[in-house]
Amino acid sequence: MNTVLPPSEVPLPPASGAWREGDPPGRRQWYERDAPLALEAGGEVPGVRMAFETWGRLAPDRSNAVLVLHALTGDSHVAGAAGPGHPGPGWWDGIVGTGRALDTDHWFVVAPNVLGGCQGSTGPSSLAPGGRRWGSRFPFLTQRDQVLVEAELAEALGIDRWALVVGGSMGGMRALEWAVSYPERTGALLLLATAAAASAEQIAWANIQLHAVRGDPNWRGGDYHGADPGRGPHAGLGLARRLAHVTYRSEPELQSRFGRTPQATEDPWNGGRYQVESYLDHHAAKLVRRFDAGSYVTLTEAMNSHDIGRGRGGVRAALSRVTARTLVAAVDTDRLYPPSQQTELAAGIPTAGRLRVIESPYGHDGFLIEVKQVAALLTELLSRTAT
Ligand SMILES: CC(=O)SCCNC(=O)CCNC(=O)[C@H](O)C(C)(C)COP(=O)(O)OP(=O)(O)OC[C@H]1O[C@@H](n2cnc3c(N)ncnc32)[C@H](O)[C@@H]1OP(=O)(O)O
Ligand SMILES: N[C@@H](CCO)C(=O)O
Repeated sequence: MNTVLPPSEVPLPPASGAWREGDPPGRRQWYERDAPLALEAGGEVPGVRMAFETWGRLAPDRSNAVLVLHALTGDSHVAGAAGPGHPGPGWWDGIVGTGRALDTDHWFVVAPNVLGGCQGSTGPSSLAPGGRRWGSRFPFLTQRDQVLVEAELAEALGIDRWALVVGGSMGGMRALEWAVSYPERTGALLLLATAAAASAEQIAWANIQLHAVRGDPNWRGGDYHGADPGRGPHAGLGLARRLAHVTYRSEPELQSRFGRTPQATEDPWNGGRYQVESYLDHHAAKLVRRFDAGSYVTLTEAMNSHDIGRGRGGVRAALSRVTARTLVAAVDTDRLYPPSQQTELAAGIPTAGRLRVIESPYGHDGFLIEVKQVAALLTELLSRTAT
């Protein structure tokens, strides 16, 4: 029988090398699947576990459950107040909590770590049957595989219908998959800075990042996990993050914030760095400390696979299946997921209404940073949602 382990019985997440150091065990729970998971692309994953966190209480009639889906390098730790010993602030603290748009005095908020990730859910750094880490043997995943396990988690929690499913970027891809695969289980839907299908340019940016990781000699074909933790493909992952981070921000922001200013006392003409270079170095180092390169590759390929219309008669036919009350929002300066993609979503989803635009200098990351505007969208959507 598939089970949800209560917090008191939760073992520590699998050690996955240097990127886990300093990450204290949280009050995460796990969903465990008994049978191997058969994958859309073929193959299977035995022993699937999905880490998740919850906030608030499920109402007796189970009508107040909200599913929050994280982006590429996010995790289940949406908000900080999950309990004693928890690892610090969450990535959407301004949205989830008492008195916030997702008020946890009213809503029961659930956030899983995506399948293929490295923050407690089964992924390339997890132990495979036989005791070695999956590494290169970890199979190709799609967003639909990931959503299938999320749907099982919902069943295990006794949630037959979400009042709301919300996600941005990669999380928005999964939120859309929810609304198309399980319309009867998705009451409302908020899609932020996401797309109906990964575009040629998004696949192109991803391609360069995949080459950066796999080109690192310490990648070892994906089987670096058993090696000295200090010798993972950190340079390659850092390079991928630098590139990705530029796509997450806007050109005017970088220019107005950093311009041509050298970093502190450094001299760019003598081996020193400009401020913007130091900024990218910082974000690269931060990711390398907390994220597994194998998961980065697996999740990036899963994002590339995203096409809501695959096997459903195309994008328009798939979008027409959505019955959830929907809001679609673009960030006006997003150069990675340009507003044309959200225009397509808003036009194609029958219940979506007009496209909403988040005004922000920050580009794609606006969906993480512009908390007030995202909160207003949630409040509007939830005020229309019967509970
Ligand atoms: C859904 C999810 O993805 S959740 C996971 C969280 N997301 C991420 O980590 C994505 C990557 N990070 C980001 O995109 C952003 O940091 C966000 C969205 C989380 C926050 O954006 P902002 O508040 O605008 O932060 P910003 O991009 O300016 O980064 C601030 C950091 O840069 C550092 N920094 C700023 N200027 C410099 C510089 N010249 N040299 C070195 N570091 C610098 C700051 O000290 C700060 O460090 P800290 O984060 O360790 O405290
Ligand atoms: N900052 C986000 C961008 C991708 O949406 C992340 O790292 O997940």
